[in-house]
Amino acid sequence: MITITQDDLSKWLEHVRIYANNGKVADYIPALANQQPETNAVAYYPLEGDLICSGQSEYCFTIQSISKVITLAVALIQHGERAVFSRVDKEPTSDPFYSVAKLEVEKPAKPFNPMINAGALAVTNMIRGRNSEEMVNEILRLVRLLTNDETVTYDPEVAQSEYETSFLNRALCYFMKQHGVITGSVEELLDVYTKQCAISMNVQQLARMGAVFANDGRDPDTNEVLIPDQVARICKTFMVTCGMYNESGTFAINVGIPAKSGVSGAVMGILRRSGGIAVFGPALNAKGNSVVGLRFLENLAEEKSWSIF
Ligand SMILES: NC(=O)CC[C@H](N)C(=O)O
Repeated sequence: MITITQDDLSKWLEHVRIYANNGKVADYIPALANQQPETNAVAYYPLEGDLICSGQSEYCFTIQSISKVITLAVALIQHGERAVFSRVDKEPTSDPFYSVAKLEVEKPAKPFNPMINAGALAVTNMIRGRNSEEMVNEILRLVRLLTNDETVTYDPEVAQSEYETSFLNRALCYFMKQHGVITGSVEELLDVYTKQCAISMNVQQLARMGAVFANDGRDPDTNEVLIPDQVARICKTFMVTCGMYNESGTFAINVGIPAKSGVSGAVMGILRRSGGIAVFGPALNAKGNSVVGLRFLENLAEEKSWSIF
């Protein structure tokens, strides 16, 4: 059982905030370019005890790639492992999350894993629903359970902004559609995908989502099963091998916990049997990970000996 105090959060956030100067806010999604690099926040949702936070912990951001973990859980719950892993593989790549390159390596266009964009798009394509609205609602349903907040929804402005500029994601979809890895309307799929990426919340809610995974899929307050433990285990394993994009190996050595980042600058980390931690800082390094988020987690992990390895 790891103990983290309010002082730990404040001390390390104060210590690492300056690193925002070393990063750059994502601007390939126009609506994300408005984020202020100096914004930062952290929250810890322990399985025992009260939520603690520091920084701008009410500030809402979009979860971006962190949504890939949620859609993977929904697809696994709806279709099972065999069906999901017939569409997407389980192997990390050393390529950036948006890369097209590996789709030609493994025939027929099967993405390497569900944490890169190609794999996430293939997984989202599996979510049940007669139209994009129903599919988005399936995803939101789980997010609302994990955050214990019925009001959580997507930011329509960020979703629209990404939808209009998703040329690379469109290309990935059409390539996979050609090879039968995805089916149906690409525009409808991008509508769902850009909305799932634009799901908006603060670090307190993100830490609660992490706490559910830390509790092997059970609600941290009621112990009710929200995600079957086998599904939670698969999600956490992907977070270790692919959660921090092509920086996952370095993160595994320096921090050593399952974690998932998004280009908004958010990171969700899992301290198994202890709690969920969330950090936000929109300035990113070259791999697309929050510089403040990484420094914060590295420092705290070292101090508290978090590594699961
Ligand atoms: N790394 C990310 O957070 C990527 C998510 C983003 N919406 C995209 O598809 O490009």
